[in-house]
Amino acid sequence: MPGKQSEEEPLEEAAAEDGAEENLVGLTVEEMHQGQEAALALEDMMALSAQTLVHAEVDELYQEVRLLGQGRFGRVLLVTHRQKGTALALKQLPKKSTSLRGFLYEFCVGLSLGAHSAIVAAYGIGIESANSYSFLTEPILHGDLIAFIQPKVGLPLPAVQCCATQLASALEHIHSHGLVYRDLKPENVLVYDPACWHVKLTDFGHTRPRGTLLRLTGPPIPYTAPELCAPPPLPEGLPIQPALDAWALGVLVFCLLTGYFPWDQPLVEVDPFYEDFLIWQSSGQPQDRPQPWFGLAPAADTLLWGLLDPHPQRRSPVCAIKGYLGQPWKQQEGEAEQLGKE
Ligand SMILES: Nc1ncnc2c1ncn2[C@@H]1O[C@H](COP(=O)(O)OP(=O)(O)OP(=O)(O)O)[C@@H](O)[C@H]1O
Repeated sequence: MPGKQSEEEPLEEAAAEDGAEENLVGLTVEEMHQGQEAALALEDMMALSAQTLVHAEVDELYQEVRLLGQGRFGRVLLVTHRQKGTALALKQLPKKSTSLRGFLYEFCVGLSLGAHSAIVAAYGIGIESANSYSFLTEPILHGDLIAFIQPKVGLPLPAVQCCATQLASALEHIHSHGLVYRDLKPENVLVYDPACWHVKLTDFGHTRPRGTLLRLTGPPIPYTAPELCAPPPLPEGLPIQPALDAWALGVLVFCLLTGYFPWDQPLVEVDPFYEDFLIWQSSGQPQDRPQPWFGLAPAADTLLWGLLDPHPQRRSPVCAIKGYLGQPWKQQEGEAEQLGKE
């Protein structure tokens, strides 16, 4: 979705109010500067991109081939360049629901990330038409990951480990640019090949500089980290951290492994599945293992407990995935039943 600036507060206000040198509501001075530098770099890129927008109707330049996907805010078309014939994905955002600033923000975040094998490549072409804004990226023709996750089954283990590795690497890359992705879910993971060996992250409309103050504006979903569901530490909101993405990665890996969500919302006294998970995490007893977690191997338990730690400061970073590759993440046939009887 395109950037919505109105819900967000600049970080300097939080720093001034708090007055602390070392730790600004969970954010170190260094982390705060990293976020501020990312925000300034994006502002510069947006100002330059605004001057180089192509003013044309899309069909003057590109031939529409078919619809690739439809989001809440825009649609993505497979197009070919009218002169060269090159196939491209064109994301089109209607002006009635997207401001120029929101469009430039999403366009420039994609561009600022540069080349990464697990991030959809952005081409530096932005188009302003009478009723829409558009930008171009590489097309990925096997759709998004949601269609590949078999309900109650998930994905084959080698594919889960491939997807997890690539997504962790993409998120690490985004974090190294001082940004937090904030929208990890299967619909934003595009699949390059039918076996799901190669995936790419797309849709940077929710990506924000580290430390941006944010409040939850709608009901939480399974991927929403619990610190965002709690009352914010500052009136303007929570300073966002890469730990939000680590939580979402943990939930996504669980979905890929099992074909279930671990819970609907990470809210105690509202969601019994989340409550059961917390009980199991604090007791560590096999008899407390919640039903959706049957079938996972010890390596997956440890990995997911780390990524799904309710305390953001204790939560494992996304790169923790690397320490668990090549190990079994699911029990073999029969082992799962045994574990349930323990
Ligand atoms: N480069 C691409 N190649 C192929 N398909 C794509 C590409 N980019 C997006 N899509 C498809 O289009 C869908 C919508 O795209 P996108 O998520 O960018 O839109 P959105 O309006 O921002 O969505 P959301 O409702 O999640 O905010 C994706 O789920 C995907 O299926």
